[in-house]
Amino acid sequence: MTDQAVDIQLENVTKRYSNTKQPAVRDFSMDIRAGEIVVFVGPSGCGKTTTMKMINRLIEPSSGTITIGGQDALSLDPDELRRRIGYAIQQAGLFPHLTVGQNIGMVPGLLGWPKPRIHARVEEMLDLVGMDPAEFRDRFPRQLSGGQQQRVGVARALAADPPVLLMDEPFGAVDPITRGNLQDELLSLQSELHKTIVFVTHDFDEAVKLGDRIAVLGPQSSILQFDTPEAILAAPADDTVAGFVGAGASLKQLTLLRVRDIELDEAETATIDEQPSVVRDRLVARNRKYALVLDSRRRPKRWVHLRDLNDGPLDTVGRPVNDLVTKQSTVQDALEAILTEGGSVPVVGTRGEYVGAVGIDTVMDTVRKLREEHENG
Ligand SMILES: Nc1ncnc2c1ncn2[C@@H]1O[C@H](COP(=O)(O)OP(=O)(O)OP(=O)(O)O)[C@@H](O)[C@H]1O
Repeated sequence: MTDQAVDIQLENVTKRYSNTKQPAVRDFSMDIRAGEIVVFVGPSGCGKTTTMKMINRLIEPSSGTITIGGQDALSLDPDELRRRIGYAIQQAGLFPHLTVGQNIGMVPGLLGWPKPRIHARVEEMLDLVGMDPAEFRDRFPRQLSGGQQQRVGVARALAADPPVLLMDEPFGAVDPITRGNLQDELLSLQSELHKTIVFVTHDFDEAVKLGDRIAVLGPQSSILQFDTPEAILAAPADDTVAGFVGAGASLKQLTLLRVRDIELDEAETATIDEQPSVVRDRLVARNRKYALVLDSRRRPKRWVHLRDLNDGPLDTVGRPVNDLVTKQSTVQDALEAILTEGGSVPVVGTRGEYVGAVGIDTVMDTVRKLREEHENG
């Protein structure tokens, strides 16, 4: 195994715990590609954790083979194997009697890195997860918030730069907003690091957000469907998967569509130094009610309604634009902006310049099309 991303193959892997009738995992086979995030999702007790822990041999398979980067994982020394696989779990699993720095430096220490290198790595990892090393390095886990503990957990898992990262509900114990932030951070880390990541959750929305591919698991870790989030949302393999995907699958698809994928509306625009009466005449002539006021660099500043156009110059009337989206934003982001801003949200280019707008009707049309495709597909 090198520190480049590696692929993982599980072949006919079965785990039978002693004194149980049925195996917890039965004949599980899966190919995980180098550099992808695969999310295992499924109901409690279906065998997600058992399956994952067999990859780093925290649990020994009863039968089957596991290959990591072409090497037979079951013939490696388990301790050696585990040092090459980052592991992050719910509640972070930090050692309470060790400082943040000692927790993060633990695996590099076991690997025999010299002290200055470990020290530098701890700083680098804290930076990477957005925590100030000077402030946090010498604290104990109990002196951190839940979200900070999870960040340290991720930093620790990444410290020895392992090619593989196993994450078992790593964000399960934090509030929804922190959880969303941690998910965003993981995705931006991954865009730089390209690890092979296996992520366990029972939250389908989390799976959709994070997974390059999602494995929906049933009893004894049976694979009900293994595909991209788009494919699973669009066409659940059976009723069980459909139940898990849940109501609102077409709404969830909005998180997978980008603003660039839909047709933009043309807002009626005005420039900030125009005469209000000129703008009013134009709106009346074109039978429109709103104008989007742009500054001299064509950046959206205000929405003005026809009836505001008697009250003074354009930079004082109407209401300010508070929320903008770009072509890279998801349609879900656009919908949220519309719901807080009302009506429609301006779309801007890289320099903040106006390029179009997304209105509620366009979003509703998109949802309707997705639902029709879903029902006919
Ligand atoms: N050490 C053990 N001995 C016996 N049975 C076990 C052991 N660990 C887990 N099991 C059983 O194996 C099955 C799968 O457990 P596992 O923890 O892998 O499920 P899971 O999908 O990760 O569940 P959860 O989402 O609740 O964490 C369960 O029925 C569980 O009771």
